[in-house]
Amino acid sequence: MPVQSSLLRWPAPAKLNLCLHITGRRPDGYHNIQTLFQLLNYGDYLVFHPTDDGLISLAQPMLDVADADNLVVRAARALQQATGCSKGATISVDKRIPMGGGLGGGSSNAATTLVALNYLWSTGLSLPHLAEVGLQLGADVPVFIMGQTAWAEGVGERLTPVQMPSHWYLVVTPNCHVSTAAIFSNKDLTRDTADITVAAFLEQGGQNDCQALVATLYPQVRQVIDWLNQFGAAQMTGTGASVYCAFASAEAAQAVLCILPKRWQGFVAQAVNASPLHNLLQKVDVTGA
Ligand SMILES: C[C@](O)(CO)[C@H](O)COP(=O)(O)OP(=O)(O)OC[C@H]1O[C@@H](n2ccc(N)nc2=O)[C@H](O)[C@@H]1O
Ligand SMILES: Nc1ncnc2c1ncn2[C@@H]1O[C@H](COP(=O)(O)OP(=O)(O)OP(=O)(O)O)[C@@H](O)[C@H]1O
Repeated sequence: MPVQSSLLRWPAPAKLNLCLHITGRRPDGYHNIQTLFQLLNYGDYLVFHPTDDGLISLAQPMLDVADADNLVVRAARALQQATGCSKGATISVDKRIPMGGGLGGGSSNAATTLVALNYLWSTGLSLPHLAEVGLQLGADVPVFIMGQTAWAEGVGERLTPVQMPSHWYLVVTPNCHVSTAAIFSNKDLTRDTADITVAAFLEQGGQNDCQALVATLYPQVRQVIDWLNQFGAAQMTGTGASVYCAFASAEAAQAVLCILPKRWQGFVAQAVNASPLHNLLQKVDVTGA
């Protein structure tokens, strides 16, 4: 039996940057990057109650973010603007992704809002068109809209889907917040990494060009890297503060999570090639929920 769409929990998965190469600065202040966006089967969940009054509201405010600045609200308004739609929505967010952790939580929430409301409001935009709308909200939004683990170039919007192994990751977030804008504008950031091909990345791997700088500015990030390096090759995601390490099984990752120092938070997740959001979208498209 089809599930009523207002009861659906729409996933907003987290991502890891399996490398983050900064290859140059652009005239608009943004940076050209090369990164492997690895989607995870762990994330936030959003519930949408469509309305006819055109108002966009959150069922509960989010800690530290004014409603008008919330990427969920901004995404819903961007869709209204792009389509002229006069419908509204009340939106609940079950937040599980640490905020400001380099895990793309805000961007993923924005992407899920665009994809879900495009369906619930019947506004009919294609995924590439939604990705264009999403790019105005953040460089990480398009990959979540397209819904496939991908090699990314440009500011992160030029995407080439890549099939990656289903490793298990332990992701650890120290109790500090790293501003993406502050790291990208720091004079000591490495910005001249040479372009590589996706084939070269798949063969040799890559580094995170923000990691050395962030580890110097935030001793807690350095401590997490050193601690996780006991169990494998630890790497930071995005501009931090989260750090991850790959494991061959869920059990191996859980065993390390069990001994994680109490001052840090962590979760275990599996790498996925297709977004859980798109798995749901396929189901609702078939059942017409
Ligand atoms: C570093 C990554 O986390 C890698 O996944 C992302 O590229 C950041 O993506 P995001 O959080 O969606 O970033 P945005 O909200 O678009 O940008 C935040 C700030 O970071 C800087 N920024 C971001 C992305 C980029 N390619 N170059 C930049 O210089 C800009 O100063 C911008 O004002
Ligand atoms: N719905 C939202 N969820 C999380 N953060 C939000 C949201 N809306 C706005 N924000 C703001 O965006 C900032 C960055 O949040 P986010 O969790 O996306 O960081 P991030 O994981 O470091 O992102 P990225 O890896 O894309 O740089 C937060 O500190 C918060 O102020």
